Amino acid sequence: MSIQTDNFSEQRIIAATPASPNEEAIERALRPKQLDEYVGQEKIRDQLEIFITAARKRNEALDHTLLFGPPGLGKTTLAHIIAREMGVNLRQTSGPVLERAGDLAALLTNLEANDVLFIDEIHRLSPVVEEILYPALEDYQIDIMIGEGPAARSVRLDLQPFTLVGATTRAGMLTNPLRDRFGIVGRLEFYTPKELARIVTRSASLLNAPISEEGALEIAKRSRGTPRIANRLLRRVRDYAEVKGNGEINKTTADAALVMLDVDPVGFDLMDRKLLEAVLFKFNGGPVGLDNLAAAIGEERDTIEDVLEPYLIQQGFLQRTPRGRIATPAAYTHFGITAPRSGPNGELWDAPSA
Ligand SMILES: Nc1ncnc2c1ncn2[C@@H]1O[C@H](COP(=O)(O)OP(=O)(O)OP(=O)(O)O)[C@@H](O)[C@H]1O
Ligand SMILES: [Mg+2]
Repeated sequence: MSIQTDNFSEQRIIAATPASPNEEAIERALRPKQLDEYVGQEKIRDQLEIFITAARKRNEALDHTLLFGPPGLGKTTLAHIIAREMGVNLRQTSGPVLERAGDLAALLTNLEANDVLFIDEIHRLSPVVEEILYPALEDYQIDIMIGEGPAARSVRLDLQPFTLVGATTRAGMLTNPLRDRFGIVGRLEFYTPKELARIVTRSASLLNAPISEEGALEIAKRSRGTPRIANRLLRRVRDYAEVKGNGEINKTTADAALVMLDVDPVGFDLMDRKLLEAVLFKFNGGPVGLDNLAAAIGEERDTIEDVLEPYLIQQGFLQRTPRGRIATPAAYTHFGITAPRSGPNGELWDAPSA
């Protein structure tokens, strides 16, 4: 069995994207269905609780909602919860799938009052489709072309009031007019180990896997702040505990399984280490531009920006500067080497935090 291969997006044990259709099915089963089961993300959860209650009272559609943040933090989950709490249907599509204006028009005209239309990867909508969306969002109307050539004419159709829930890993790539049309904007944050431990414990009970508190925390600490990774590691650790132990997941089995999977104590896997090592050793701590870094580690720019970097930056191992990426003293410490006393731009570093 090969766990780590070069095809990192498919095989990486702590990849933040679902590895296979099979994994997607498991995810669906583990997905919390109500707001009060949704762990963490207090800020957006509190907002939604109020706005959903108010909208329901007035029997109106919830304001259009944009959810953004790194993969695997719970955007799709939250979109489903919104529809459920509103007591309406959810129709789901994604930016790249909506190729023609007619695709979107068909979806919109089929919505019932107050339904949720969930568009994943909304930053990848084509401009023609986006044009149709504006009046739909604003006035619940769309203009569609009927006929062809000189006989073609534009017809205005009324829609039922609805809520667009857009999800993206890249809020920066949304056009301004689109972003301005969302009344509720929620940024999802990485989860704390404590929050992830709650998620792991809940998932373990759904999977009928006995787990101790320390076992859950050990998995949580090494999941890059990401519920999807936590649930995946849980399943691997469960396998390990069943084969090598008596099935119970505790700190010892969790630790041994994670060592076998090459996930280190802070949750970095081979790809994280490869990236940090490249910055430290190939580029002397940086600054290094995204393209050079991508070439050095053989990864796509997008993968580095969306999947690898956000956690390394949030944890203070990497910094994004106008001149490129630089490694922080914590990164040097992680690899057991002494950090230079000043940063790459001659600035004095604060005392290493890790
Ligand atoms: N707040 C949460 N509480 C409990 N479980 C969660 C939470 N958020 C996410 N999960 C779990 O993590 C898994 C991944 O979440 P989800 O698919 O919603 O992520 P996403 O942000 O949509 O990712 P992507 O950007 O790849 O589409 C879900 O199957 C769910 O079980
Ligand atoms: Mg999703």
